[in-house]
Amino acid sequence: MVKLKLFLTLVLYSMFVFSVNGYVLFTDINEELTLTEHAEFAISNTAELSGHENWVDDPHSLERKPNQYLHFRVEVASNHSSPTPVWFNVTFPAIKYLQVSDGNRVWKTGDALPFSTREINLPNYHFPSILPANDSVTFTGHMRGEILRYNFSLATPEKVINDYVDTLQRDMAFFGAMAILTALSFLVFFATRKIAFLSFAVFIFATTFWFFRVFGYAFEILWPQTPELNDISYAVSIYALLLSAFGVIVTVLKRPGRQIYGEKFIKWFCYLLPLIGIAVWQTLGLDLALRLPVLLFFPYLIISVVVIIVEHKRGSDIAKRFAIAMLPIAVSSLFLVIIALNNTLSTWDPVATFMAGILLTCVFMIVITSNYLVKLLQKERDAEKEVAQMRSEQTSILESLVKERTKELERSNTMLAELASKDTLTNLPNRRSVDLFVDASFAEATGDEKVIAIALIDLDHFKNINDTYGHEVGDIVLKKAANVLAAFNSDSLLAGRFGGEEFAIIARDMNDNRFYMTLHSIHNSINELSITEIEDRKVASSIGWTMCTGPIDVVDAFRRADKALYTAKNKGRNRIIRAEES
Ligand SMILES: Nc1nc2c(ncn2[C@@H]2O[C@H](COP(=O)(O)OP(=O)(O)OP(=O)(O)O)[C@@H](O)[C@H]2O)c(=O)[nH]1
Repeated sequence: MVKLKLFLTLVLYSMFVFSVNGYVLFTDINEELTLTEHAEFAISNTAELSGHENWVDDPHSLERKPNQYLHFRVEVASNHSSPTPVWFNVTFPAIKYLQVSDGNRVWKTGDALPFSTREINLPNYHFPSILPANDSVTFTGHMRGEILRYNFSLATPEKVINDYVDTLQRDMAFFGAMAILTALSFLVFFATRKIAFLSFAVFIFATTFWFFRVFGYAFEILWPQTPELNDISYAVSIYALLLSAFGVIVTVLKRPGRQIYGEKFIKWFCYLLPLIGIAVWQTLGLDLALRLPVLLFFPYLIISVVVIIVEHKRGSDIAKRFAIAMLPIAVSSLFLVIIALNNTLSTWDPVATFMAGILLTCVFMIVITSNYLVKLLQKERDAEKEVAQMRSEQTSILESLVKERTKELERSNTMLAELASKDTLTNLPNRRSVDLFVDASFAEATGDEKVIAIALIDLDHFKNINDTYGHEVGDIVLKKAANVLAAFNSDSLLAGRFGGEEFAIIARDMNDNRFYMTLHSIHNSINELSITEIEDRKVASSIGWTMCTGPIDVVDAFRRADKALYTAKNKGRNRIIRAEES
């Protein structure tokens, strides 16, 4: 009895296990039911099943050639009391030919079919079906050609659409951030004319379009009969992504007059990559051409790291900051590659990881760009200040130079005026000054006081001094006599050298008496001169003088004074004679 009970329990248990493994129960209409791991797979050479296929749980264990068909089947049961509309979803597909059936309908689609001929066509395929009340539906189908990735799931249309809205919001935020960063980079490029910002703008633009494949879907809608345009646009954006990434590295790290490490290699690589891509496309096929830049992404990261490290060692300031900014995108790319190569990290959503990396890089880039802009503005302000300071310095230097030059000019003018008005030997006013003083005296005189006194003084026997002691000693005697006369010079009296050893004395505002007294004191002073060079020999002088009554009398007055002087000489020299008395 116990054995029978045990046997029945085992039978029931194995029936339960069988029933659980045979189908998947759809219980929660608010959840998306993943089906990939519940599906069974088989390979055949035809689209139709022969019935002898070997069905397995793991499709990777099957060795399929591209021209063979990969069949799948999965049974979904419902425990709901009413029929439930559902979508059988093949998400994130990269399948050339795909056929799905729910037993009632058959849909044909896939990347290789022209856009307009696809019965189901969305970025992710959704096949509408109905789960009958308390019954099951078996979804079957096959794939053919190049199959890159797929995931089977089941959910109500409401659930899928709600998820799409969430994704769209997330994508729009991402797209907005990228658009802002692209615009910012363009603006900074226009403001600074630094090519690094243009490269960065192109890089962001290429990344965004590669990520969203906007061109691809646009081409599919506009030219549905040429599905290869989708792939070509994808190729252009992914090649542009890699090339612009190199562009960013070269231009950001570039310093004036210096080549960055590996610049030649990078440039050649950038020239050749599109050509290699086209060659691979034409010879080995588009699939390989599309994979080429993806395969090169890893070497690109290594090359970038090497270039950044070397440039940092060479003293580039920007290299370190650039490395920090690019770190999230590098790390997330690395995760993307690891996830793609090894499915064990299934908890990581590759797309979200990569997006997070790009967004973080964008944030870093915005911080670095803003920091750069602030520094640039500060630099400009400092430069402006410096220029203003230099200008004011230059102006003050110029002003002081002008002042100095003006002073020099004034000095030389005064010197010239002095030279023109003074006798170089005796430093007394010269004959020209004597004439000017006479003219000025009459011009300034008012009323009846148009009278000036004129006297001519001549040193006695001066020739003798010259002959006895030499011309130089004669000069000394002349200077000493001139010094005597200079002491009498004032606003109203001018004693100047008239020529040779003859001097003239002009006085205004002075009556005869006072003038005579002045001449007398001059005469005495000359007489009293004691000059060692002539062994203290007495220097005598003869003076003839007169009063000049007006401008028209000037010539005559000088003649009179000269005549009086002559008389003085004749009368034995060393005396003062008034013209009127001679
Ligand atoms: N050392 C010197 N001698 C001068 C200068 N100008 C004129 N003489 C000299 O002055 C002398 C004037 O001589 P004279 O005109 O013959 O008259 P004097 O010897 O003074 O005799 P009297 O006037 O008749 O008393 C000349 O020998 C001139 O060469 C001068 O600037 N320096």
